[in-house]
Amino acid sequence: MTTSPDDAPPTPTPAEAPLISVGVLGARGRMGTEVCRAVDEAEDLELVAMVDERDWLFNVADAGAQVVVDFTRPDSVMENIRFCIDQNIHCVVGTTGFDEQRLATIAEWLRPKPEVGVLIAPNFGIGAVLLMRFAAEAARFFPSVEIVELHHPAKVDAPSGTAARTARLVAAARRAAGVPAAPDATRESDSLPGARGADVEGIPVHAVRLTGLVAHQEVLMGSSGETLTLRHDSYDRASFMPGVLLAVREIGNRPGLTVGIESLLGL
Ligand SMILES: NC(=O)C1=CN([C@@H]2O[C@H](COP(=O)(O)OP(=O)(O)OC[C@H]3O[C@@H](n4cnc5c(N)ncnc54)[C@H](OP(=O)(O)O)[C@@H]3O)[C@@H](O)[C@H]2O)C=CC1
Ligand SMILES: O=C(O)C1=N[C@H](C(=O)O)C[C@H](O)C1
Repeated sequence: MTTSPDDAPPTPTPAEAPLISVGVLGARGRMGTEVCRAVDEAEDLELVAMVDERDWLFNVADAGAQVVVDFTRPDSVMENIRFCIDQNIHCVVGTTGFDEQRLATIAEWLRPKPEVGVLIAPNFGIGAVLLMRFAAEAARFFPSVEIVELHHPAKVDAPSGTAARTARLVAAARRAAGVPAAPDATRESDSLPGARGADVEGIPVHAVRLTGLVAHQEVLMGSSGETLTLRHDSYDRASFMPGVLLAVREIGNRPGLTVGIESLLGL
C-alpha cells in the first residue's frame, strides 16, 4: 500500500511535542528558585516537583519527573544522584564538590543503568565555560598562572567548583606542553598559612567572599614584561539558566556521565 503525503501523520510542532517533566532539588535555594522559574516559563518543560531539604525525595519519582535538576549542597548531592539513578531519572547537577573519586563512583552507579544520563557542571554560565576554555588554551604560553574567584559570602565551599575545574584544566594543558612549575620564591617560614591560596595541581587558587558579589573569576597569567587577565562576571543567577535549560533538554539523549556543558555547546 502506498501512502500519499495527505495520509502521513502530521509532524508534531514544538508546541505539540511531549513536555519534559522536571523535578528540582534544592528548590527553595538561591539557584533552585531561579531554576523553578525558568522551567515554569519554558513551553517545552513541565515543573512537576519542587523538593527542598526537609521534603520527601520520593516526590520527584511519584510526580513522574524524567529529569531532576540538583542545586543543593556538596554534602547532599551524592545521595540525590544515587536516588535518581536507582529510579531511572536523568540528572542535571549544578551542585559543587566533585573530585575524581566522586565522578568514578557515579560512573560505577551508572554501569547497570546504561539508559540513564547524569550531567555534572560546575558552571552553567556560557561565559564561564568559555573562560575555562580560553584559560586552558593560553596557560602554556605563560610561566605564571594564578586564579582568583570572588563570590557572595553565603557560599559554603571554597574554592569554587569553577575555580577548581579551571585550575585542573590549566594544569593539564601546562603538563601536556611541558611547562615547568611557576616561579615562586615564597618561603613557608616567612609566610602566614594560606597567604598563597589553595594549591590545585600546582595552580594557586584564591577565594574572596564579599557582600554585593554573585559569582566572578579571574585567571591571571604572567610572562616577562606582560600579563594577560581573563575575567568572567555573573551579576545575576539568570546567567546560569540558558545552560541549565540546554542540559535539561539534552540529557535524555546523553546516557552515561557527562562533565561540563562544553560538549552540548559544540566546544
Ligand atoms: N553549576 C552552576 O552553574 C552553579 C552552581 N552553584 C552551586 O549550587 C549549589 C547551591 O547553591 P545555592 O543555590 O547558592 O545554595 P542555597 O543554599 O541557596 O540552596 C541550596 C538549597 O538546597 C537545600 N538542600 C540541602 N540539602 C538538600 C537535600 N538533601 N535535598 C533537597 N534540598 C536540599 C537547602 O535547604 P536548607 O537551606 O534548608 O539547607 C537550600 O534550600 C552550590 O553547590 C553552588 O556552588 C551555584 C550557582 C551556579
Ligand atoms: O555558589 C555559587 O554561587 C556558585 N557556585 C559555582 C561554583 O562553585 O563554581 C558556580 C558559580 O561560581 C556560582
